[in-house]
Amino acid sequence: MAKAGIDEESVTGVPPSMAPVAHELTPMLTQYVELCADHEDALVLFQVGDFYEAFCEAAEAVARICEVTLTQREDSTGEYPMAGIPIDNAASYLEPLLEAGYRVAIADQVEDAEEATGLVDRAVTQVITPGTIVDDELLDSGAANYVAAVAGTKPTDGTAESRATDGELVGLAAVDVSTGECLVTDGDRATIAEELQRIAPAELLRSPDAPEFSPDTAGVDWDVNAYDPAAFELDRASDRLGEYVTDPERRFSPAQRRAAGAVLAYAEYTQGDDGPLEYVSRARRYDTRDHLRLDSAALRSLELFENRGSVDGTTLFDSLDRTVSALGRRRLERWLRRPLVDRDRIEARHDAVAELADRPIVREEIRDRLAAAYDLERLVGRISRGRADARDLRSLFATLEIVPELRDALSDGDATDAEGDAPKSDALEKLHDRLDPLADVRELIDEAIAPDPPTEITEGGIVREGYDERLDELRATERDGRAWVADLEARERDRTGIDSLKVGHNQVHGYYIEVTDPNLDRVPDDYRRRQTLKNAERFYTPGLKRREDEILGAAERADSLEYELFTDVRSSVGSEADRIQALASAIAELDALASFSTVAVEREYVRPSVRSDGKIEIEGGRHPVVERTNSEFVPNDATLPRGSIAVITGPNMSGKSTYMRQIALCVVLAQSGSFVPAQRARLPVVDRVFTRVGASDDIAGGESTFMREMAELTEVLHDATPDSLVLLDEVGRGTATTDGQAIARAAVEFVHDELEATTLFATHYHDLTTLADEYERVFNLHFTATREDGDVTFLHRVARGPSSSSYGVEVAEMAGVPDPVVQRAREFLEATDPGEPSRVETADADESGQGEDSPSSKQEVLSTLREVDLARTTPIEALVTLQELQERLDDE
Ligand SMILES: Nc1ncnc2c1ncn2[C@@H]1O[C@H](COP(=O)(O)OP(=O)(O)OP(=O)(O)O)[C@@H](O)[C@H]1O
Repeated sequence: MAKAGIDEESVTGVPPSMAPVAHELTPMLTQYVELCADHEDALVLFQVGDFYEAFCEAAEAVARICEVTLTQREDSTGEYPMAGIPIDNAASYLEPLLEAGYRVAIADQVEDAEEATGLVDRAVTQVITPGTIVDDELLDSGAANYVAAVAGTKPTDGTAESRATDGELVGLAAVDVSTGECLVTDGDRATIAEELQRIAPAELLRSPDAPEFSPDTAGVDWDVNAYDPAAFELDRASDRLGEYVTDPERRFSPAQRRAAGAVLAYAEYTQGDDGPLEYVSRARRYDTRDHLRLDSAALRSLELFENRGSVDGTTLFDSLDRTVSALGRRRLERWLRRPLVDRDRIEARHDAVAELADRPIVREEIRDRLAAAYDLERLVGRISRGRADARDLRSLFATLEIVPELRDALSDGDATDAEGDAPKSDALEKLHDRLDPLADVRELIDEAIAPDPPTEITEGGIVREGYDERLDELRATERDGRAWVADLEARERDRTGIDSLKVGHNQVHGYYIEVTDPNLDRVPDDYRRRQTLKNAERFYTPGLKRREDEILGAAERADSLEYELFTDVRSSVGSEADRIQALASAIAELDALASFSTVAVEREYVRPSVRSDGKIEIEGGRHPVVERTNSEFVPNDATLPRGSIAVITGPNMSGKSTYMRQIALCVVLAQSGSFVPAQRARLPVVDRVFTRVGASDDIAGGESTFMREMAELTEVLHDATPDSLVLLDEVGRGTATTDGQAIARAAVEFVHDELEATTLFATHYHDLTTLADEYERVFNLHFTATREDGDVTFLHRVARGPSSSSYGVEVAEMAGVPDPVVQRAREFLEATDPGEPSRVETADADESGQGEDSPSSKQEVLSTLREVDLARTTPIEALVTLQELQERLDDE
């Protein structure tokens, strides 16, 4: 991970200039050298009082990267460069160090400097790496931050078991150390490559035998780091995983265990190696086939999370995100990255969204409450790691306080509800039950922790009065003492008759009684001199001294007792990490669902019905992002039986790409649980969405070569299934027309005959429209435009049949190509295609084209018949169906 042009060898590890004299250094520097040796690949920041210091080459790097002053530290062995960053504000300095590619080991003083005899003990309490950040200031609240590990196919330990079952599998595990989320899966190399793009880890660890994976999506970038190969050994990794889940051998494949064990070991290492991270309690094994797969080309061209520079820079995620909490935002992102393929689960989300959509008051109430929720997942992480302060506990309390309100809002579904008595969906019912108010935890925090505590946890003021008797007593002693002192001035003035006598306090001398020089003769015998000033003397009395010791003793004991009580409370709360995480998960889900329904209501989305015949049917569909910026967006229908191929032609700029993408986006949205931008939609459950965009259309992607286009096409041709949705946008156009056309035609044939995937194919190659005559499931669609007096108006409306003309010349004219050129082009056109002059096409003319290219009506009739569920059909419904079928045949 060498970066930033520094000789990294010396920035991390023992400084070369100190190594030869290590045994002669001062004890403190010796300690530094030892910690450097223990953390060879990290830049060690070493606490000295209020600063984190680095020495030698590391100091130079810190000075330059963090823009702090480079100083010198003298030692009997010489002078060493030194640079420090203030601990108070460490986060802002750590960020550039991480960006420069360093892991940073924080060596804290782990002993009270005042109590230490001799050298203060220091230990590395945390190694900060891009993938394991836990500091809120360094994290993006709306996104998960993962470190991932991949374990290769060749087992390093050569056990029979791993050889027998590993096969071609690559194991992948990812941990978000800030929240405790842990994902584990495996798959072949291509699947894992795709999965990594989706997880987008900040950091990737590779076993020595693992394939290399590099990010191939703009906006996704990870550091590839080497990590102790031994951590990937099967036995060791299994043992490690065994500390987090029961029975890892049974539940996880060897490749999964190797990846998970290694990534957990690394997570522990970065958190100071104090053993298992309690809050990482949910190592979740999943199968990549359990989700709608979107490879990086699809993620990119559908602009789900990353913008290709078009429209106004909005991604689907941005435009759809109406969550009100960080928890919800991360959940929404996860849902869109991993849409479901299980019909019941999809419908359960739709049920919940529907109900929230129907109940504006409930919905708004829920969103109002959720907006006050703190980031529970990260809070519980901090609590379990022992890094939470009293305010964090109070934030947890505040979040728990809204839970009963959320439960109330959700159970407001009775007939007495002002909004009617729509049945409560199962999904909401379940969420309601999962919203555990954690009353015990809440009470504990409320009883123990002061309402508005300071962030410092060692200086008192954090534990509530009444929580602990001993503490209350100490506090009473302290209070009484201070009251006694407060009254002392008046008493002593009385006793001595010195009106100017003052009682005060300072850090060095403690309490004193001050008498000005002219009054010194009236000072009583029991006054002891403490300090002489210019015009006055300061005294104490044995009584005052006794009180002072009492006050100080009580205060000190109270502070340390408070600290003890606080850490006890923190660990009891930490021991409920599982329940808190379960609650966090329910809150996250509720927020994401509320966001879906808010969008559904505000933008008039409909609930899609999920069907099993594989047919896509959308009426009045819109593009969820484009419609937001284009006030005259024209809705379009789509009817795509399973396995059909629509060849889409039409002029440039007529809306072909937008149309294809809006269909894919509807599918992605529906399977994520959202409603869809349409008037009516019936959608199948799709296993994968592929989108391939012809080379020169994807300039923003950077690699717009024909080779890449073909490589991506190859993937589709390998992997698409009859349940896949394939979008091909001008594939083949990156090369000569004849070649491109030939490739495009061959690809369509292959998709039709071999893959049977539902496909939309936009092309400028007019010749491809004849495919519809040759293949049963191929049909033509085109985009229309009108032309009046030579002006072209795009209608952005799709219609059946092939496009009659590409209007390329008109577009050229509109774009300002000089008249003579345009005229000449028209002459050429007429010469080459006398049979079909570029005629004016109207919307009406298009309609006549409908049907002729559609897949045979007989086929449709047969498949409809097959679909009818006789067990659930009433006689009337049967009659209606029969009538419809007859009509369809008559039409033909
Ligand atoms: N249904 C629609 N209603 C209104 N405007 C639309 C619609 N569809 C697309 N547009 C607008 O038309 C423009 C061109 O759309 P699109 O890129 O989809 O065309 P295209 O046919 O794929 O073009 P090309 O063949 O040049 O790639 C875009 O700016 C888009 O905003």
